[in-house]
Order: sequence, then C-alpha cells, then structure tokens
Amino acid sequence: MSTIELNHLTFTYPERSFSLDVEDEHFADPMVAIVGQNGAGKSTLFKLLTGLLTPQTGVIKIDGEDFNDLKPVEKLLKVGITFQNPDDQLFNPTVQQEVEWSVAQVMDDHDTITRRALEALKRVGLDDKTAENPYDLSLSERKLLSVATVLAVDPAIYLFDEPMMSLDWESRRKLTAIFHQLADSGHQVVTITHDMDWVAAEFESVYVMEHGKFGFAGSPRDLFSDHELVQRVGLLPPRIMAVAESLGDSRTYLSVNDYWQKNRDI
Ligand SMILES: Nc1ncnc2c1ncn2[C@@H]1O[C@H](COP(=O)(O)OP(=O)(O)OP(=O)(O)O)[C@@H](O)[C@H]1O
Repeated sequence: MSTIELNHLTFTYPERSFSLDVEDEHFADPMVAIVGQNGAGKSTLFKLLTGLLTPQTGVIKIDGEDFNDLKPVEKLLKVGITFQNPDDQLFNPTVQQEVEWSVAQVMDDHDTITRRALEALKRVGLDDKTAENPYDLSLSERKLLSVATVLAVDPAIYLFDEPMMSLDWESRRKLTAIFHQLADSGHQVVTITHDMDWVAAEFESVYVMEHGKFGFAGSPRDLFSDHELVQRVGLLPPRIMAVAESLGDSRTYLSVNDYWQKNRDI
C-alpha cells in the first residue's frame, strides 16, 4: 500500500486569504478520513496532493518520491480524485465516453480503454446507462460516475472530497463497499467528509484540520472521546452518542453495534 508524507508544506492563495501549513504528517493507513470545519483547508490539501496547486515550500512524497518530480501520467497513476461536486469533472456527451476519456489520459489501447470503462461502470452500477448524457443522471448517479472515472484509471491512491454528500442510501452502501474493496486490494483511500457517523463506523484513521494545520491524528474512538476538541472544531459526534447521552451515558460509542456490544450484558 502507498504512503503519503507531507514535510514542511506551506501554501498561501495569492489573495493571502488563507494559508496551509503542515509541519510533518504521514498517511499510512488503508482508509484515512480528513475532517474539520468549513474552510479548514481540506480541499486545498487535496489540490496540493493532485498537483492542481503547487506548494510554496515543502515536499509531498508518495511512496518516498517527490510527487512534483513525477511525469503527468505517473501522477495520474499515483493519485486520482473525485471532487465534491461531480459537475466539476463531467463534460463528455455520454456516460461511457466520460469514463473512457479518463482512461485515455493514461493509456492508448482502445480495447483496454473500453473494457476498463465498462468494468468501472458495472462496479458502480451504471452499466445500463452507458449511452446516457451524464447530465440526465441523478446527482447520486453523477457522483458514482465521477467515482467510475477514477476506478477505471485505478490509481494507487484514491482521494474523495465529500463522497457521501447528496448520495441516496443505496449509493452510500455501494460506495462504502467499494472503499473497503479498494483498501483490501492494497489501495489507499483518503476522504474528506463531514459525516461523522460514517467516519466512526468505517474508518480506523482520522485526521482533523484546523485553520490550515493538522490538530489531531488518531482513531475515531480517541477523537470522539476528546469532547473539548470535538466541540472546538465543530464536529457533530456520532448520533448514537447523542442518544446515549440522553439516557445519561456519556461514554464514547462509534455505532449502534458498538453500543449494543457494550450494553448487552447490563
Ligand atoms: N481559489 C481560491 N482563492 C482564494 N482563496 C481560496 C480559494 N479556494 C479556497 N480558498 C479559501 O481557502 C480556505 C480553505 O478552503 P478549502 O476549500 O480548502 O476548505 P475546506 O476545509 O475544504 O472547506 P469545506 O469543508 O467547506 O469544503 C477558505 O477560506 C476558502 O475561502
């Protein structure tokens, strides 16, 4: 599995409205969640990790190599991103062409491009919509299509910016299963999310960003046990904790199952 190292990374927008400043951070787990308030710098970090923005100082190393030294195709094979808003990355006339376009950025063989596109569309459940215009799909389907464009390229590291936002229940279930399949097959999945129930239930590694810096790295249980931090950075703890709290129990619970395990003998 890949590792991402950030060393003395700084970036400031030209307007000087916001600065990101990461001393030393290391993502080495298969599934990593990055959380934090609006404007904390999460999407800016993703733009740096994909080369859409260039840091003013510091280095991003992926598997020990300076990311900025890689050729464009090597970058695409190392890191793929799905944006918060799928409409920012969909522009082809059909669903199939959309995915094929992505694969064509990293290879030339037409048959392989088509095969990979169809496999990725099947994986997200859009294989019956290949001829449709992406803008005729629902928002959930457009989000899954943007995921398919990355699955078809199959980079080592998948970055997802708010993947669960606006997804219907079935699509959430499907995407969560894909996350685990990716992690189990040696990929790294790094996701920005505001969905703390999902973080608590599915992730082992969570990083908190505050004002352009990392303020916490650890397990969801450690994060949600730190009530002062959770309140300071405006995170909503898992809903099961609010339910337990209303019953006079202020312990940390990550899911209904977790609550059940800890309370079934009482
Ligand atoms: N292109 C830009 N030019 C100038 N400032 C920007 C630009 N993009 C983002 N910012 C500012 O940088 C700060 C960090 O934005 P960023 O989108 O990285 O935060 P975020 O943590 O991803 O927020 P959210 O959770 O709302 O997506 C914000 O104050 C934002 O207004």
